[in-house]
Order: sequence, then structure tokens, then C-alpha cells
Amino acid sequence: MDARALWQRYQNWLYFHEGLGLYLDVSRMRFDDAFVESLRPKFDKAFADMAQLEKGAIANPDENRMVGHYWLRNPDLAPTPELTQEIVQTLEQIEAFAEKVQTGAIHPPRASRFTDIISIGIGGSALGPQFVAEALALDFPPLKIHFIDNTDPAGIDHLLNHLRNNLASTLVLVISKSGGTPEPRNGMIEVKKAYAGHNLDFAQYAVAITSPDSNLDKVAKEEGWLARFPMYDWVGGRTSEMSAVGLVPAALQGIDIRAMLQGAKEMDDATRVADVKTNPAALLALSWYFAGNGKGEKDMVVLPYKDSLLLFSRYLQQLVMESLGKEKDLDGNTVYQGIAVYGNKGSTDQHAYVQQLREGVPNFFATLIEVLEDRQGPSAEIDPGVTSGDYLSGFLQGSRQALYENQRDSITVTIPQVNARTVGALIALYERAVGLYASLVNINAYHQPGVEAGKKAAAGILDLQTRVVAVLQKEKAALSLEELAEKAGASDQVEAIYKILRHLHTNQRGVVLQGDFHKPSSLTVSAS
Ligand SMILES: O=P(O)(O)OC[C@H]1O[C@H](O)[C@H](O)[C@@H](O)[C@@H]1O
Repeated sequence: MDARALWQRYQNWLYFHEGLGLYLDVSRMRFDDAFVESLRPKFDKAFADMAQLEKGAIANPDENRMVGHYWLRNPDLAPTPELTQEIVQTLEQIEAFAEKVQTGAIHPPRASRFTDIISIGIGGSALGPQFVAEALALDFPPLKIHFIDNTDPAGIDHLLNHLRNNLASTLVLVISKSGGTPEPRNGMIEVKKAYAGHNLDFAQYAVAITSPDSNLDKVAKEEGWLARFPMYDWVGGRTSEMSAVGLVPAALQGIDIRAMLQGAKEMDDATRVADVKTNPAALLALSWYFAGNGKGEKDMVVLPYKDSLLLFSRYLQQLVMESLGKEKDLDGNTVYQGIAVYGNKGSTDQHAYVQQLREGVPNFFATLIEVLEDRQGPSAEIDPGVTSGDYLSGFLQGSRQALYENQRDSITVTIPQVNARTVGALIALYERAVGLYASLVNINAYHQPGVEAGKKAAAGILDLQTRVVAVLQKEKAALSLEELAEKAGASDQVEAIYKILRHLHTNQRGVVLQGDFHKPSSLTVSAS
């Protein structure tokens, strides 16, 4: 297509949201009108499915749950007055709490203000708060946030050492919808011990964000934690940024949560329109379907040209891959659906993997995120008449063009500025696109059955460890791995036992391995 025809195609397909100043350009996805027409029946169904979901239908059949994240930014849409009231009240409680913490009305026992936050959570209970903190945190926030999003002891130590002198003024948010996920539970126990080590009463620093009556909620209640905020069963972890999960940490950091909700609401209104060409989420879903043949054959590479949006791709990774990555469709057919997402930021990645994008295996489509405002205030000139921001903008256009010339498709999302309203809008845009795409390919976007397999297997390993250690402690003589496995009633799990022992041995946990480490089967083991 020549330049003139492309310019025409750009204009034909350009979506612009006036209120948000947001543009979506899908002109560099090479679908034609016949393709769009062929998807019309699927889209009609997707729009109808979405309308039902918003009305409170059981959109997550496996878990028999409603899917209501859209109600969080427009509580009047909630299917019952009770739910509406609950959403409104929780929001008010969050704002009141954040204000009291920031003004010092709520303060730690030994300091006049809280200065820092440790946010403990994983998956949907971490990625939204992390993305939003990176995108929107003030240069000098009222409280500075830090995250524990794993059960890595060294990672926990690193953070606690860093905060050692500030622990007495550090608020702890424990975020877990289920209230039973091992990683945040471990993080909480470790942090609690650290507080005890500094003679600090953890309960006076701790806040729980979890489902009412979860294990975490019970602990928080019994121990009299500072505050508890509810998570609802009709909000999935990966769509929970606009619930207490995202709003509590954001409000504490001085982020305008009403503006974030407003931006999401405006985008929800725009993406409710039952017409592909004028609905930006539908345009995204259409483009994804085109790129990957409705089977996820191409990966989504997300490149925001703005440092503060660095974590958007990581946030989208969970939203898209946990929602769409499914073995079965809604009729029980094996379909192996999904779209792989990765990315970092431009122009940084131009000096890393963009080489492959331009010339290598064509197994992706790019999403470029453009921010029109370079910075607040004037820019210095780097070259005569040229600023750093001009370079960034030029690099974005350059990448888009170079990719297109080599038959690599791209989408460009443009926002005027990174602010609470546009970040809320971006989140809502992708939430809806995922929902629509899920309908197009007929899968349940709101469950995650595959995650359970790994969790169960891990629990089995920990159970095996307990059995093996119990056997070792009773034994006087050193045992071979085979002998130990047999005595532990796990003859078919020698490899797992070997790995457990090697880990315990390295960490001096009362287990000694001896022999030739090149030949694991020659090793003997005893309790030390
Ligand atoms: O918030 P939680 O209940 O602790 O869950 C945290 C995360 O863990 C799970 O394994 C799920 O796959 C995620 O969707 C979820 O966001």
C-alpha cells in the first residue's frame, strides 16, 4: 500500500475519544473489510455476552460467579442496591483511611506519621498496585511504597534491610483475595517476625485487604489490625485494580483514585458501544483475532514509549494470559487458546530485541503506546530545535514504520499524558478487550484452572519434605536416596527427594549429603 493509501487507511480506522484525548490506530494491522465483515456475527454475540455480564449474569460458570469489575467505577450498574451501597461505602472508607494516615490522625505508636508502605501480595494482588505506583506515584509521595510479591527469602531480606531504620513508621498492607495464597502468607509471617524483632506490635501497623471471613481476614480480626478492607467474590484478582486491592495503596500514595475510576468509567462507556469500528476495545479484540488467526498464533509485544508505563506489559501479561490461556472452550472442546504477552519499553528495547522483531521470526504483533506530553514544563534543546522528547517520538514512528515495511503489524495507542484518568482508561480498555476477545474465541476468561496444578504439586513436595525429614531424624545410619525414598513410602519419587535434600543440605537445615555430587544416585544422606 502506498503512502497516500496508508494515510487514508489511517484516517478510516482511527478511533478518537474526545473526553480522554485517547487515540487508537489499528491501520497497521493488515485486515481487510471482508475479514471485519466475517467477524460480525461473533462480535454481535460478544457484545450481547458483555451486556449480560454487566447485568450480573453468571459469567464465570465454573466458579458460579458474577463478574463485576465494571460496577466498581459505576456502582449504579451493580445488579442490587446492596452491592451498589457496598461499593460506595468501601470507596468512602478507603478515602477516609488514606486521609487519616496522611494527616497523621492514624499514626504508628512510636512516630507521628507513617512514612512507608510494604505491600504484600502476588498476581492480581500485586501487579495492578505495582503498575499504578510506577505510572502515577508522585516524586515525593506522602508514603513511599515497597512490594513483597514472592516467597523469596533473599528478596524479603533485601527489602527489610533497606527499611530497617524506617520500620517503626512503615504501614503493612497484606493483600490477598482468597486470604490463603502461600506467598503473601509467608511474606506476612516474615514481616511480622521482623516487626517483633524490633519490638513493634505488628497489629498496629497492619492492614488486610481480603475477602470477608477468609483466613487472612480472621487473623486480622483476632489480632485487631489497624484496618480491614473487603475484596468481593465477583471481582477477579487480575481485574481488581479498581477495588480496594488497587485503591488502598494508590490513595495512600496520594494518587487521585476518583480520577482513576472516572477514566475507567469513561472508557467503559466508550467500550459498551455495540459497533466494532467505534468501540476501541472491539478494535483491539478484532486486531488480536486477525493477528493470531483467532488462535493466538502471534504474540503481543507491548512497547510503551514512556518510562512510567514500564510495568504495563507485566500487568497485561496476567490480564491477558491468565484470562485467555485456556485448554478448553466453553463447550468443553480442547482448544489451547491464549495470547503470549511481553514487552518492556521504547526506545530502550530498540537496543535489545527490536532487531528480531524487525528481521527475525514474524511471530508477533506490536502494540506501541505513545504519550503526547513529553514532560511537565519546557524541554531543553539537545540539538538545535530538537528535544529528547522529539527523539522519543521519532523513535516510535521509526519503529512503527520499519516494522510495517517488513510486514510486521502494529497497533498504536496514544494518550495525551500519563495521569490517573488515562491510566484508569487504559486498564478499562484492556479489561474490556480481553472480555470481548474471550467471547470471540468462546472461552471463560474469568477462571484459572491451570494455576491449581502447580499449586497442588508444590504442596505435594512440601508434604514429601516433611515425611523425608521425619524418616531421617529417626535413622542412625546414613541412607542411600533409594533407601530413604522407600522408608518414606515414596519409592517413585527419588528425584524429587534428591532435590529436596540438596536444597536442605545447601541451607544447612539439618541434612548432610555425602558422596560424588556428579552422580546423585551415589549420594548418602543423614541427619546432622
Ligand atoms: O489475591 P490472592 O487470592 O492471594 O491471589 C493471588 C493470585 O494467585 C492466584 O494463583 C491466581 O492465579 C491469580 O489470579 C491471583 O491474582
